[in-house]
Amino acid sequence: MPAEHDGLHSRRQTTASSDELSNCNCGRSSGTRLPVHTSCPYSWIPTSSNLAIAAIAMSQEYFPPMSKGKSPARDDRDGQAEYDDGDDALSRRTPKTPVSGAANGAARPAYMTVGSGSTSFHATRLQSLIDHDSGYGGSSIAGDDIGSSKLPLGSPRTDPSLAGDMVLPRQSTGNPDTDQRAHVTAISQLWYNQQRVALGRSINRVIDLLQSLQETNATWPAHYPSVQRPDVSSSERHALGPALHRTFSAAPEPAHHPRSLRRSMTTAPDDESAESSKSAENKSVVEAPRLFSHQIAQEFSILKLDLKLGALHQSELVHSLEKASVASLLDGKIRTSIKHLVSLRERIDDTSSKVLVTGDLNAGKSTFCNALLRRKVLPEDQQPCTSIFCEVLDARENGGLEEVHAVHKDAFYNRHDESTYDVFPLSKLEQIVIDNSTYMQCKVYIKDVRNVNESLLNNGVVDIALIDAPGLNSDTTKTTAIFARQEEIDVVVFVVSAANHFTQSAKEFIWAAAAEKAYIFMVVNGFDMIRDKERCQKMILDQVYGLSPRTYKESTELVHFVSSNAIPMAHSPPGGPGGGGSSSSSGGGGGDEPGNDPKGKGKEKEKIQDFHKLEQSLRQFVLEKRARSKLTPAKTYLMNILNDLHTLASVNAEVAQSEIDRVTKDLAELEPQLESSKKAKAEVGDEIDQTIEATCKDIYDHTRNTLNMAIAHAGDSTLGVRYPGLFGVFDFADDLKEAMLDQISSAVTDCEEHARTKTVGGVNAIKQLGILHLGNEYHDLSFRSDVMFRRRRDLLAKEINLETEFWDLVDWSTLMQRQEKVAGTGMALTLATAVGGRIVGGSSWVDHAMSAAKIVGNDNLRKLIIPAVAIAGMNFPTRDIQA
Ligand SMILES: Nc1nc2c(ncn2[C@@H]2O[C@H](COP(=O)(O)OP(=O)(O)OP(=O)(O)O)[C@@H](O)[C@H]2O)c(=O)[nH]1
Repeated sequence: MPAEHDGLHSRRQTTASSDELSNCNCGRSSGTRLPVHTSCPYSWIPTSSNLAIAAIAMSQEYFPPMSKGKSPARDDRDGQAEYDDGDDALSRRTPKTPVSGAANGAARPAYMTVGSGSTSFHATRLQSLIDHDSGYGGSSIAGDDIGSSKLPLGSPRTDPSLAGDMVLPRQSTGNPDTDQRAHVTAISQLWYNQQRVALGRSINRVIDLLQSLQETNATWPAHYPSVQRPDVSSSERHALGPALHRTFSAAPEPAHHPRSLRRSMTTAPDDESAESSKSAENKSVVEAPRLFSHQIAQEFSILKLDLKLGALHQSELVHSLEKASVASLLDGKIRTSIKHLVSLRERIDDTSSKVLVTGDLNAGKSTFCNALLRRKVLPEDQQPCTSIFCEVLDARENGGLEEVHAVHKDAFYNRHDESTYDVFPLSKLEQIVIDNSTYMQCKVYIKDVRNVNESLLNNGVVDIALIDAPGLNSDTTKTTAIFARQEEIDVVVFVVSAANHFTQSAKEFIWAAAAEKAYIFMVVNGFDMIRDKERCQKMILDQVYGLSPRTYKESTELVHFVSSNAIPMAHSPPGGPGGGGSSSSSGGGGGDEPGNDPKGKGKEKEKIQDFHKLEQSLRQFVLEKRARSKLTPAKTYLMNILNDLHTLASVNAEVAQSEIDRVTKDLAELEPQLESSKKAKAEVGDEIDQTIEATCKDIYDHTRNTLNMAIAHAGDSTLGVRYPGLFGVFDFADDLKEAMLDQISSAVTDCEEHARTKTVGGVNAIKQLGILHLGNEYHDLSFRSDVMFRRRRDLLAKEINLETEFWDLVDWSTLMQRQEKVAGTGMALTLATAVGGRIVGGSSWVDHAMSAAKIVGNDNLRKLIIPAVAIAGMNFPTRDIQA
């Protein structure tokens, strides 16, 4: 046995049998159950005192031993949700060690078991209320049962961080029963605070989660599942089964990237564009990834998109919407949910609880409230007097000042804003409550005269505000029912006169309230007036059964027969309402000193005990109701939203996975295609290059040869130009030039034509290659052969502007050749000879002269022959030159 257990275990032996040992929930040891370990939340309790043992025994009440069977209202998930709190301090203090038995399986705080464990009434119920909101039913919470676990005097120390706002009773009242109850309540509060803190953290985390979903949804719209009746063939429909199949609301993206991969709907019949390859496009719709759960749309509760439009089914509507619209609808839902979570967090952080006291006219509501407060605060009268709602609060909430804030009609009460109310002393309350023409409600701040162990308002556990409502009648029943329905009203206490039973108004109110509050705390007042008490009890309980069966079921705790006027009152502070004194002014006995009559004394004691029992039940009920009314809605909401998120995440993960699978498959199919395409592309590129090269070369060669030939032979004939004689030589030269240029120009045109033909051939060859390799996806080349050489640049290039000059008549090349032959002869003479010879030489020289046009413009050469001009007159035989 580990040393850590030894001490307590041996001590425990003094109070528990060996059978009881098996009740230990510690879970630290497998064979022998050990009562406590160092990480138990209550291991701080002084181990040397009996108090510790008893306190631990009570703590065990809140986590029932598994040997007694799992609470029907618990499940493993809940335990996990509440305690699997990651790295927070609370979960470190609250060990995740599983409780005994696989039946639970969830991480549960383990506590030492002392005693039989059979008295886990409060805790089990509280736990199950929180866990499952299963109602108030279960084992009795009778005070007698509480008493079975004898708690020694003294008070346990507590970890303040866990206790939160809890104030544990610090001193013994001298009454073991009272002390024990106080500790039970304190531990209930400790448990409540743990749950509250854990729940608060969970809410924060869920808010973070929702915010990140919101961000993701804005950039990457989530798939929202919906149910759609698909247009599938009957065979397919048969295959799908009768159920609707799940599809996704995301609409196809615009086809601006026809061949790019994209996110797609997974089942939309017209979603072929979503496929990323030809093969995918060819697939039938049925082959596309599908999710067949027809339940899915029903699975959403909080994130369900409520769409109502014409006759369209909601799910069809979702499907018909564009992805962006669905995303924005979802965004709205998320935003609302975050807002609601924030308000839930505020609500669970609010430690106050409101108790509405209502009932028939003159049933004794005010007297009952005063009895709870042990002080005459609210006006009591034989005739109906309370006509407004009086909320009694602890004066600490008003800076310790006792006063009345009469709230203006239609004003929203704000203690820090005096324009919303009028301030009166407590003594004026009597006047205020009888007139409902000016005020509808008032806040009564009073100092509680009772100590923390007894006080209802300042009880160290729950900050309770008592609301004394106007007596029910045909006018007020509806108003009070509405008031009772308010969220902050945790408990409704219904005061009924023992003598009058339930009136019609009472019945109507209870029926109305039952819709909101499953349980109503019943106070049958004026029981002292009843002679045949048993008969009265039976009759009232029968009526309760008819009005609220659930309340009847818990009547031991919820229906109390008391005499409120029998409760002794404390002295009122000076200036306070009512008189001081030790007993109610309304008579009926009461007080601790009922006289010398021993029978009367016994009766009075009985009345006080009955009322005391009522108070204990009420405190417990308030606490339980508070847990129910505050923690349960938050927990239920969290479970729902998490469930929705889980569904949404699963759907999106499923969609993403199916898309990944499909795309991976597509890629695998595409890879070889890509490789062969790359190869083909390289081959085609080479072929195209070769075609271009060959075409260009052919055109170039042809053009060059043709033009060379044309130029070279331009002067081979007179080209049909008639020589007009020597005096028309310039005209002749001009005409000849034009003719020669025309001939060259026509050669150029021929070349162009040839180039065009060849280019068309080349382009066609390239087109053929494209069609061959790309098939239908080949986009025709935009080529127009008719516009070739039509551009201005080309036209300009063809214009040759040559002026015919005198020197054009000189065949300079022939001259130069001649000069080379006549070595040693002077240049000038040679030139002159040549020129002279040409001029006088007859028509044959013209050919040479014209061919010399090639060097026209060579100024330098011209300059060389200037001296020879002077000799021009000398007539050299032109034949020589010709030679
Ligand atoms: N005998 C007896 N009289 C009681 C008891 N409780 C209240 N009364 C008397 O019943 C009368 C009405 O009491 P209230 O407390 O004013 O009744 P109420 O329900 O607040 O009245 P409204 O709010 O004005 O309808 C007073 O005279 C009380 O003294 C009781 O338990 N026994």
